[in-house]
Amino acid sequence: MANRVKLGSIETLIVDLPTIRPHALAMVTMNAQSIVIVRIRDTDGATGIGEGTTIGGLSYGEESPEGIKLAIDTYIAPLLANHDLAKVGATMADIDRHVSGNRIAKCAVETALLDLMGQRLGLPISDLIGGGRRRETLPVAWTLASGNTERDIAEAEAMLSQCRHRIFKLKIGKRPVDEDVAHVAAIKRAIGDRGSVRVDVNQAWDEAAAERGIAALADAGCELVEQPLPRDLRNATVRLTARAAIPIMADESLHGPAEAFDLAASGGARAFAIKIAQSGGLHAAHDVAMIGAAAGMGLYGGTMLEAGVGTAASAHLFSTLPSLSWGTELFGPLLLTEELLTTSLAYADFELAVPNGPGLGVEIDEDKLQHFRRDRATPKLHAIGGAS
Ligand SMILES: O=C(O)C[C@H]1C=CC(=O)O1
Ligand SMILES: [Mn+2]
Repeated sequence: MANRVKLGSIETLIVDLPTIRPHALAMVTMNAQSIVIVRIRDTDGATGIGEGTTIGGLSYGEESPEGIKLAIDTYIAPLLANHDLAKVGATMADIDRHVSGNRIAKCAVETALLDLMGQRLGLPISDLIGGGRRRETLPVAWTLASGNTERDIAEAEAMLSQCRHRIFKLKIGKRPVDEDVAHVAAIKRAIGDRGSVRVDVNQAWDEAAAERGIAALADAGCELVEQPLPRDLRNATVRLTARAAIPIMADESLHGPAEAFDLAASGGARAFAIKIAQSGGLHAAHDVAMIGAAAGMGLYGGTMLEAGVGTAASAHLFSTLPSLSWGTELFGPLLLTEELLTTSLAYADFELAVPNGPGLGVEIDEDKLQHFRRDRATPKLHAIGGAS
């Protein structure tokens, strides 16, 4: 039997990176992204990295960057010391027994464990989960969310001419429904058949607004509506899904396999945004996708606007899925002014290449990490006290 893989050390860092422009969602306008990097070293000297990322502090979901770090440092790290880290499933099941919720923190840790095992075995993570890798590249959407119609059209034109994106997700829900519909219609008119236009309302509508808005969006050529209603309005979402002329995609209402099953059984969606963070890890996200696929949902590879590590982890999982009829939105690193990886992920011909090396197949740029870590400016105690 192989030797146990034992925990050597674990560290977590919050890293704040600016965005290339304000990114306006219904609930928050982002000017920066805060990501939590976790590094797990085993006693043989191998290292695995993971990322836990949410959007806009506590405005998008129930975990914040600070809470993700605290959950890992205080509650998850001590549990890892008791485990054979090669047994990722058993380790994560034990973490689930002792830590409720905190899915993004769990996702970061599971990613680091899978990266560690991939490094040790010389295999990409995509070969360690599901039935293995089924595709080498993934279609990637871009989100138009500058808050300005003309600027969004110019951005879409640039993406089309660079062959970087031809799927566009428009963030709406902040303005009155008619203004939002006019905004979407103008962008769809400008793009025409050169691209697909979808919207994400991020829970901002009520049922009546959604019914009116979705009908008008369908007339304007919009193909899909993501999370039109608040996540808790399940009955209303079922009614809306049955009536809507275009598919409704579940995002914020989809936290792991149990919610996937409820949505599938009740008819609360026709498409699933699969997110490794929101699901609680790659294996949980795989289960969400399998439940969705069994129920006939269109699958979409979603993002929490992760930087390179989380985006690579998502890409490995999505590459194993049987179908991805709505593509993916793994553009997170492209929204940031800074690259945290030594080699950027490769985007070409409207697709992202799934990394090929062992584990995640990506490496963190240590200088960048040290430069952008949030605690870098912490004054040293000896300087304050004057001691050497
Ligand atoms: O889907 C979300 O709600 C979150 C995220 C994904 C793309 C984007 O711009 O925001
Ligand atoms: Mn969404």
